[in-house]
Amino acid sequence: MSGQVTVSRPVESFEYEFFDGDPDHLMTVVSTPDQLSRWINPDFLKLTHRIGRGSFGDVWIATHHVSTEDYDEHHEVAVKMLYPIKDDQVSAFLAKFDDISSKLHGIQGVCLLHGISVKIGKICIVMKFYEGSIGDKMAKLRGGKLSVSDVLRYGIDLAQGIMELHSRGLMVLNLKPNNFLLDEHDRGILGEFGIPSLLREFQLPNSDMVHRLGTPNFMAPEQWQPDMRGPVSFETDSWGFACSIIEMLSGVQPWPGKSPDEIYDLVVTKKEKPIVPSGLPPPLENVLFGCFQYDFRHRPLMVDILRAFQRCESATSGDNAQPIVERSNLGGLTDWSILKDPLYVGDTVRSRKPKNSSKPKNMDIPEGTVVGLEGNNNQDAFILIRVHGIHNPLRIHPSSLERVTFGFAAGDWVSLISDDSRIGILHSIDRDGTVTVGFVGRESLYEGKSSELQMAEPRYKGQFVRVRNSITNPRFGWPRKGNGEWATGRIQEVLPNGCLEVRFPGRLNFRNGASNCLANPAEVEEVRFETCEGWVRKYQHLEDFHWVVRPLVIAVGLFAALKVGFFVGGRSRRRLRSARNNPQGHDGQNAGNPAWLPHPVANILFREGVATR
Ligand SMILES: Nc1ncnc2c1ncn2[C@@H]1O[C@H](COP(=O)(O)OP(=O)(O)OP(=O)(O)O)[C@@H](O)[C@H]1O
Repeated sequence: MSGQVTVSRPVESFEYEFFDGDPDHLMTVVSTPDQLSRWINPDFLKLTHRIGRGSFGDVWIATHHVSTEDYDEHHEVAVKMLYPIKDDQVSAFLAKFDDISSKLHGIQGVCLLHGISVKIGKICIVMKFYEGSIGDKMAKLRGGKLSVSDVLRYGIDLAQGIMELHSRGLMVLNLKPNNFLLDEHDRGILGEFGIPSLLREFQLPNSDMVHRLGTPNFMAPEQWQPDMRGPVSFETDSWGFACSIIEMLSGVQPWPGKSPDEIYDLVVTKKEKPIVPSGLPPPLENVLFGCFQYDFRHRPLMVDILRAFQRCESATSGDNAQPIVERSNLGGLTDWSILKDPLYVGDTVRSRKPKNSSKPKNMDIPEGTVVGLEGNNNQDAFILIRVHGIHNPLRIHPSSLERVTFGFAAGDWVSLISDDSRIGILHSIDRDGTVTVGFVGRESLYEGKSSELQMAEPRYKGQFVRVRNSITNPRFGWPRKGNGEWATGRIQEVLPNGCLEVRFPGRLNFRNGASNCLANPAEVEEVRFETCEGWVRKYQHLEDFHWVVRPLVIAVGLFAALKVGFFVGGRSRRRLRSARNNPQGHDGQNAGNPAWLPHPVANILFREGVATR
């Protein structure tokens, strides 16, 4: 294509504008662009017209003039022109991009990057110009949706591209049909390589712009506030991928017509999930449901998604075609977290801690060694465990076991030895002791060694907690009681970074009706009925169980007082009468000993398990 610009697809279908900006102008801050391996001189890049506008910038068609001693060529390219970042941060951005683009080198399923440039003060990512996107293709179809076989075929291409990115430590965080490009062989190519996280640490000059880590309709719960509800992980892309598949199958984006705030409320606060269309092949349906688990640790990885797509494709194509069954029975949904850490002979294992329990007691197997595997390390496999004191190995399903390495198992509560105010949850431990940990305040998983960690006090759903007295300014705020003491709340959810979602059932109204708040696990302590000192404290803790306790106690107290009043009044009148009749006589009876707790309160306690009958 020498010296010629060829437009390989009709551009009439796109909204476009001609580039009439400032003559190409290199920002002064880019002092040494030649140090960048992918720098493109802006003089050799001519923007022609805009074909797309998204959350992170515009996409332009452009020509790239490549000139050497031997040849002089003009290539048609696509340019992603990012929304401006602060001038003094451009150099840092370019360096970061250079690092990422070197990681992308040689990846097949991801769009080919030519380089980077800066025009009219905006960063331009220059890439191969493809045939268009899956989003464009859908827009031209009746109903805006693709056939299941096309979705499976493209899904396989894209999952492979995403896996390649993941294998190099990169997350996409912006998966959607508009970012799925099509090449000349109608293969799905990933048109995004992590721009949201690339931009994340740079400030936007316009404070009105919201720095989101993705596109709202496709964002996983942890993606909205990754330092509070995160971190983001490879499984964050599983959510976005499943949202894209749903749009490709149904022609409708998840959460249609909702504003970002409404989507946040649905996905993050109310924990709702996008609707999976019915009538899909069971492996596809199963894996899509798995992608919408609130806690990303229970979602499938891209490799699991790829396998499910491949199974469906081979079942629905060619001579072996099988009918797509009606809604499958998904009673036994796959626990994807088990597949992520297969066990091997020689591993030390113990019974898996019950979810949300602090107590490892009642363990069937406190410690054993894997001596054999039956099956192929999949969901149907069984593991043979040698346990000290038992002659024959035990045959156990891997879902009830967890691997213990250097004393740690995934899911343990840990803190850093160097800083025990950082309490988090262990996500993984390799056999060589390499660990990943989720900590509040970090947007990605902490990576380190098990020797840096120590066990921390676990927190679990249902536990009552209160901010420690030594903390004056809790990270996420916390309500106080009328007497100025910290209120006590109940843990409703433990997020993957250990952040606690706490409810205050003892308070009728907190912050205009919202009775939830987040808490840093390092800032709270447990409150238990047995350890509350004195009856006053014990009673105060009872009030934490339900806001109705206090009014009930008051009502029953008043009722009892009235009854006692009537009783005493009646007796006094009788005594007066009898005194009048018998001025020498005495009444030696007591007024009785009413139970100190009213019935409704006692019932609440029995229900909550605080008291026993
Ligand atoms: N490399 C490319 N080759 C051809 N067309 C492209 C290329 N990259 C993007 N496009 C076109 O631009 C459209 C919009 O892309 P863009 O990435 O700006 O939109 P978006 O995905 O909605 O936004 P964002 O990625 O910023 O959230 C795509 O649907 C596609 O038509």
